Amino acid sequence: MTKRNQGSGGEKKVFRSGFVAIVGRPNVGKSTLMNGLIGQKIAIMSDKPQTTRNKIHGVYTTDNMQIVFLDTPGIHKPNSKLGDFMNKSAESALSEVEVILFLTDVSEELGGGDRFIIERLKKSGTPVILVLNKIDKVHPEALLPIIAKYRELHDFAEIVPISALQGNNINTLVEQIAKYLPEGPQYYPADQVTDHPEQFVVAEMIREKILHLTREEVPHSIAVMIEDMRVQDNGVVYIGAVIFVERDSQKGIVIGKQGAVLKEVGKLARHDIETLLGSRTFLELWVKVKKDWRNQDRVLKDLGFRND
Ligand SMILES: Nc1nc2c(ncn2[C@@H]2O[C@H](COP(=O)(O)OP(=O)(O)OP(=O)(O)O)[C@@H](O)[C@H]2O)c(=O)[nH]1
Repeated sequence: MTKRNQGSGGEKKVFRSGFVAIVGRPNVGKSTLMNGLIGQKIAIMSDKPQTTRNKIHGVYTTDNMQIVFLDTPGIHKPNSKLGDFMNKSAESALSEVEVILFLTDVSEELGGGDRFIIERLKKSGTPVILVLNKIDKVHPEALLPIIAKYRELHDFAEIVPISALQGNNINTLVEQIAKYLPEGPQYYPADQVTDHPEQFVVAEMIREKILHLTREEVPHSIAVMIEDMRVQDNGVVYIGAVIFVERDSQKGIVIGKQGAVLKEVGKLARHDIETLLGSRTFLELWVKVKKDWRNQDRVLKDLGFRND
């Protein structure tokens, strides 16, 4: 539990967070929904070529929740060896997110593409919210028979009709997603712009494991800096990260007896990171003492904090 979760009266306010996969055929309106939800505030969608299979599509943050939307592109293309591999990786991601948004276009017939995706979603065992988009294009009475058709194919956790373009019913969708989010940390700063959204989340995942495993023996002021993150020739994502603490005693706690704590941090964090990235990961961690790192401008900048 972080300090920001503490209400002014001392009562504990619950902060919820989690990962939500967005799936759907091309053109159903995934990007339009992201823009409507997140707008220009957090332009985290990088134009750089994708280095990992699961891309962060957008991050939605309010005072009491953060939703990290993942794009899982592998799910749509079954016809090659690479496709198979991508599918496996998408499937493992789908089974570990809190909830899946399955977006469809109500002005299009339910087709083979949708059925294919629904079969994959079933295998994941994860709750699926059916999002019927583009309701502005059909008569309201047409919705009920469409819903009935989808219901025959899967027992959806929720069904939410929206118009991503006109912004109709988007709040209801967020409320429905929130029902499935566990209590969790704010992975990503609320109002920052970056080309490296994954690095923020990876750093926060590592930090979260340290706080959890050391049971509050180290202060929340510890920081994690991702020094290197790249895809190696063998397809494994290499991540080198430094954990900054303020005192030698804290260094001892984070490393643990014969490195046991740090090893466990690495193991647990790697599991989450592999789900996030959809790739096998090699994680290397160092612990460094940096007195007063919070007061040093340059370090702050390296850690991704900005004053502007
Ligand atoms: N009428 C209407 N059009 C919509 C709505 N949502 C999206 N569109 C339009 O549908 C088209 C495709 O939308 P995108 O958001 O690019 O779809 P996408 O799913 O991200 O597409 P891919 O990137 O190809 O997967 C665009 O022309 C949008 O303006 C909606 O609610 N109503």
